[in-house]
Amino acid sequence: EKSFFGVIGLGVMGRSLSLNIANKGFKLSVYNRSTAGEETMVSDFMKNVNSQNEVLGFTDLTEFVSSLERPRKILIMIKAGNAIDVVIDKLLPLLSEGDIIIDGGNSFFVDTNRRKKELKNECVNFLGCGVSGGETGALKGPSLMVGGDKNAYEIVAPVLKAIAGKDKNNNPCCTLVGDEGSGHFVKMIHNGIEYVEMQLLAEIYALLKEEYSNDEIALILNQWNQTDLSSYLLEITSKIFLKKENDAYIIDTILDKAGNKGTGSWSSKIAFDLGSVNTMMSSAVFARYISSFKSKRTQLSQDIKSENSNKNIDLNDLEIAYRFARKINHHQGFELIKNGSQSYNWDLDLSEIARIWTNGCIIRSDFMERSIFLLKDGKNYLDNEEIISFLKNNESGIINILNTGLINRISLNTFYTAYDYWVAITTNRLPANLIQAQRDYFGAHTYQKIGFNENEFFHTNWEQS
Ligand SMILES: O=C(O)[C@H](O)[C@@H](O)[C@H](O)[C@H](O)COP(=O)(O)O
Repeated sequence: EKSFFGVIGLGVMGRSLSLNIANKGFKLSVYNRSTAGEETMVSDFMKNVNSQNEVLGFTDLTEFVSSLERPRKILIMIKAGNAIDVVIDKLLPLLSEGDIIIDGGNSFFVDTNRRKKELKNECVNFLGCGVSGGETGALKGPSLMVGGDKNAYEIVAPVLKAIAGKDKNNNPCCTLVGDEGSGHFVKMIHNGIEYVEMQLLAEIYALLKEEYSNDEIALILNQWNQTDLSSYLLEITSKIFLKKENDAYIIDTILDKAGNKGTGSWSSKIAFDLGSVNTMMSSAVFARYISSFKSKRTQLSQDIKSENSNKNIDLNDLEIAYRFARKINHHQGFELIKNGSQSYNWDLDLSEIARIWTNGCIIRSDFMERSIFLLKDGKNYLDNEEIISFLKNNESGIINILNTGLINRISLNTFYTAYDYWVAITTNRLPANLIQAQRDYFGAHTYQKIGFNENEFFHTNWEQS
């Protein structure tokens, strides 16, 4: 009897997803090339397969493909980029009309759009599936954001829904978000929101670290995690501060240079293209870039008076500032999804996206649960009275924290962009009229006038007396 499903790539995520699929009782074939350094990937994997499960392992692609029942359903779990096209080119001659390829990596959605078109010409379906949850999530129940053709999705949905995490009503955190690369688009923005959530916690750590011990910071974050602030990232962060190795706190041994694999910067680039304001994501990406200049920072930090240890952090204000900034982060993130949906004609359902992000994924949180309701009917957070009054009534909390940062020379860029966005979006008369005057002065770019029709544009000869 042939296998129902196939997985190509037994790296961290491919292995975990394959075990998850096999544990759900699907007959599975797995493939990994046997090139240098990967010779034992398949045999090592097969050793971890539960003997009850029906799993076949292959290092020969032709044998792997012929082990699959038709239509063949193949999930590719390899590093995003050109390697995907290489594997697709190798697979195509072995496939038949109606077969389905799913890309489960963090691919750039524009590439997914292209691949779907190219494979359509070959009568092969291509789905782009954003997978979130890391190694453990992939094994126990990830969040799956699928983009592509509905019929093809329906054929693979039984496996994807079975392995996905479950929301509080026990429904799979898996859905067809829209067509083309919409699944990878939504995953990209998931990661953008993730970057900001992580950076906010990093800035909180920067504020607390001199005044509080790692144990005390863990306690503070754990207390917050018992409130409406509770989230997966808050939970793991509080645990990180307690982790020791030979009596040393591991966090104190880690070099302060943050890496990135691109999804955050993609989110920012796309936001610029779409005219969507995602200042917080950009600031989180740039914070990682600045952190990478370690030697320059060390050199320039010489002779600069380091921050005083007694900052008198008001923990209540800090908790409020965190709550405030998280709301703006989610608002900017979902606005970007909304703008992408309109520009690419994907008709994305923000509330359904929030639902599949309530479990399995890295940004799962209590606030995401509430967001299912807050984002219903295409609404966004700043359409909600409760959210608006919270932000209005809690400006002083984040202002005090920003002041503490300024006085103590602590970079709180992401908190600052949250507050600045709120101030700008709640300011009736911004100084943009001067920008229009300057543009018209040096480039005759014209401007609109107060009280005149919006499609009437004026020009002034500014040099003329
Ligand atoms: O949702 C997830 O499971 C994670 O986001 C996952 O996709 C991965 O860990 C990120 O790609 C890390 O991204 P950076 O390396 O850019 O931090």
